[in-house]
Amino acid sequence: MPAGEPLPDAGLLPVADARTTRAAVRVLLAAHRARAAFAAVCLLAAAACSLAAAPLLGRIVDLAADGDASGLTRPVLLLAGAAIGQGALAYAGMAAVARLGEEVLATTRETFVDRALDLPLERIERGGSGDLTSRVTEDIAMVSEAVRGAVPEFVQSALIIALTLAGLTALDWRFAVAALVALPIQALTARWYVQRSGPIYGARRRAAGGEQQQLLETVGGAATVRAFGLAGAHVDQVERRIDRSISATVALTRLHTRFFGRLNIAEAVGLSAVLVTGFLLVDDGAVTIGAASAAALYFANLFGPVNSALFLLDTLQSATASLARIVGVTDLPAPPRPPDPVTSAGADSPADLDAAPADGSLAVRDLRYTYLPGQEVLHGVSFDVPAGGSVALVGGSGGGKTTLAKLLAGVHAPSAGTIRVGGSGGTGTDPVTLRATVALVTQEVHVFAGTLAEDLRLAATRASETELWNALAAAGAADWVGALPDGLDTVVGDGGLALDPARAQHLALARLQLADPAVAILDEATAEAGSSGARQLEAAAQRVLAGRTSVVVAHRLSQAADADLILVLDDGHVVERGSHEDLLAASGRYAQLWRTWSAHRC
Ligand SMILES: Nc1ncnc2c1ncn2[C@@H]1O[C@H](COP(=O)(O)OP(=O)(O)OP(=O)(O)O)[C@@H](O)[C@H]1O
Repeated sequence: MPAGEPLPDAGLLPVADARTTRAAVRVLLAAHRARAAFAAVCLLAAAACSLAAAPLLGRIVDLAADGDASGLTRPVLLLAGAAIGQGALAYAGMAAVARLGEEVLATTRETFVDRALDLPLERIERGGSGDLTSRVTEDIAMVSEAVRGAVPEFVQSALIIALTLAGLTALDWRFAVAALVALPIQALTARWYVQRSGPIYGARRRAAGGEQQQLLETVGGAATVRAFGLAGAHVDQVERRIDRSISATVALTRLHTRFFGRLNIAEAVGLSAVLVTGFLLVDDGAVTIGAASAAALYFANLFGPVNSALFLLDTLQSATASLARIVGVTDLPAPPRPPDPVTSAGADSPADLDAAPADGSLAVRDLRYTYLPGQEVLHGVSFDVPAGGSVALVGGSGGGKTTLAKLLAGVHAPSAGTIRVGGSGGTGTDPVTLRATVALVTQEVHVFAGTLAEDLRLAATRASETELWNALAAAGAADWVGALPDGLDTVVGDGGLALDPARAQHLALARLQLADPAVAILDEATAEAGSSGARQLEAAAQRVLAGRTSVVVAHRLSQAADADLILVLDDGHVVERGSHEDLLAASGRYAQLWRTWSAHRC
């Protein structure tokens, strides 16, 4: 989907239909054709070995009936060989399926993360980030669980069932017909189970979640619970939650008991039909007693695979639903990749991609943006910045400063108008190229879990330690990082040292310095005006922005005073533009904002 084109559907992220899901699985498997073929051959051969057991036992029965003990050695040896062969082949086949599953899962996860990171922000906002999160966590976990357990077991069971039915037919087709008597009971049982198991599993998951939540609340808030004398009430609530959890588990156990009870009836009916058929056929002289015994054994061998295949149906059903939600995202078309600034130099660019920007100059023309249909929040903003120039965006709350900053950084695609970086792209630089060229530092700085060095190297993988320290010095963070006992090896982020917002901002500025973009956009309001923190951050920002084209959302007007160009935004319009001196002299909106701001800063 080309950037900027209207998105196909509103609301949640797409869910693939059954055909698309199957096609995606086929494509994934095609990449591992050899392993898939090896697994299939091993499992088929293992199933064939298991089938050899019944006729061999039948042969032993025939020899015993004839009183011929001398011929027993061969079938007994063959029986042992078949058992060993089955074990070895099943092991090799299951291991290959497991490895295949892991490889396919890894590819799926990588593609998912790739596509998720490329999704336009408005797409995620419309669906709610919860939708994306639940696909990454619950759906991937569901599919992983199925790939590791249910899928190999189901494939093996299905193969054994198919081959056993073929074996029964080979003995005498009437045995296969007799075995099929059990089929309607099994089909009805499976339908009955799948209809009921989903809601019961759901209720058990909810009950378990509620129980865990209640326990966390009671134990986590123990001091408050005790202080307010709420222990009795909390114990009651915990008991109620545990009771609900127990009831859900009992309901599930009852369902399983009834499910297997029904399958036992199917087995009894089918086995009776095979035995009666065997009796009649032996009576007619159509088959030997050994063949009839083999048929009965074949049928008995079906119990395990049939039961497990039916039992796995609901797991596979849930996994398929989860897979459709994952494929819905992985199947989204990949956005066009920005050209490599080095390799694309001098080469013809594809028609839909801009050439890599030659420098950091910005030309913005008639930029418009609409979050919600019919409610434009930027109404035709135009301005130019030469490479290395600086712009400050100023104005009251809701004026459109952050929106403009996000459009310039390629976070959102403009609803209309163009942004051109480095004079490239007659129709405007596309958001993907913008994201690769323009760096944006916002108020929500994410500190990634890991060491400080790792966090910094996200911006420049090969940066040396000296370069890291230089970047920290430019960002004004070298002092406090140097004072940490582990310095650059200090673990930060989740589970590590918690960084306050100002320090996180320092880190973001250091990353910006390391990434060394031609254009940088700052939209941060971490420190209060007049505080020493604010002054330090401003000085750091100035150092880091030196030599780059910069656009700063000036939450504190001191950030605007030195800019080459100040744009005053009000309700999505540029209502004033010029340098600090020009605008003060004009005694307009900016001058008024400056007076108010100056009076309030300490
Ligand atoms: N995700 C969104 N969905 C819908 N409307 C939005 C969204 N984000 C911003 N807006 C609206 O767009 C307009 C411009 O908001 P924006 O945040 O760009 O202004 P701002 O000048 O940066 O304000 P502030 O200084 O308070 O951050 C406002 O009317 C705001 O309500």
